[in-house]
Amino acid sequence: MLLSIRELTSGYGRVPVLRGVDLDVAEGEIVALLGVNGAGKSTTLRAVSGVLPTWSGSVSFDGTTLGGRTPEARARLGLGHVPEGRGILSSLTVRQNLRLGATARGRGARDVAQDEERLLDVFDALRDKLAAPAGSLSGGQQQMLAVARALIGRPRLVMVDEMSFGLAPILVTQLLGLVARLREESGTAFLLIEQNSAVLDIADRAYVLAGGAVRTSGPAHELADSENLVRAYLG
Ligand SMILES: Nc1ncnc2c1ncn2[C@@H]1O[C@H](COP(=O)(O)OP(=O)(O)OP(=O)(O)O)[C@@H](O)[C@H]1O
Repeated sequence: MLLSIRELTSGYGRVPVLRGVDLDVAEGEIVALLGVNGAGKSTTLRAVSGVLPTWSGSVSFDGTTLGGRTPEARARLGLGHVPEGRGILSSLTVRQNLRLGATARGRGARDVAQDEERLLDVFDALRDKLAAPAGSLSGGQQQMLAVARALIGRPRLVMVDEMSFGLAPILVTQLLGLVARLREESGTAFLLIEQNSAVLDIADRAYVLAGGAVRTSGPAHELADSENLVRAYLG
């Protein structure tokens, strides 16, 4: 298993949020993590990326236990994270933003140029905008930039926090298509946090989180067919 989360508890200060989360992502798999506002989805990603500490339980990545490692060390192991709000620096250019992803992973200039070319083939809306300030991009383009940046350095797993947030349905469909294509072409695994059930169209499996624990999980198409579930746990 690429990512294994077992009985994970974590929270903010002394306030517990995660109350024993169990979740797996296999090599090359697209996994959706669903749940309403406040369910603990972002907190799960923060605990996996190392922004929040593991209180108890374990997180392992490709057999390596992550507890106690810094976010930078986790990124070097091949774990990418697109945080809530995208983390785009609006006064820097699109290219500078892309290259920030490389610095985090200690990639050489030549590898970075290759990665960049490969990603611009997929996110071709960004190609003409490389010299433009990232703040001038549309919401959909900024989201593409955030995802592309996390993919520089060829991480094995990228976790994306609410990729569809604030985007028109047609853009959501387009972005999900690009993620599916990236997985196809490069074998990158994705853990996608969503409140939007459209993610089930491209996910292999899905988990539903509520109150800081997994309530149900299964093949994405089975969850998509369960109308009650979608109504109860999604916006
Ligand atoms: N920085 C923080 N400090 C303190 N409490 C927080 C912080 N961030 C989130 N929480 C609390 O943790 C709980 C879970 O929040 P989390 O952001 O993980 O939920 P979520 O499922 O990602 O939903 P959302 O879509 O609102 O981000 C909520 O009760 C929230 O108030």
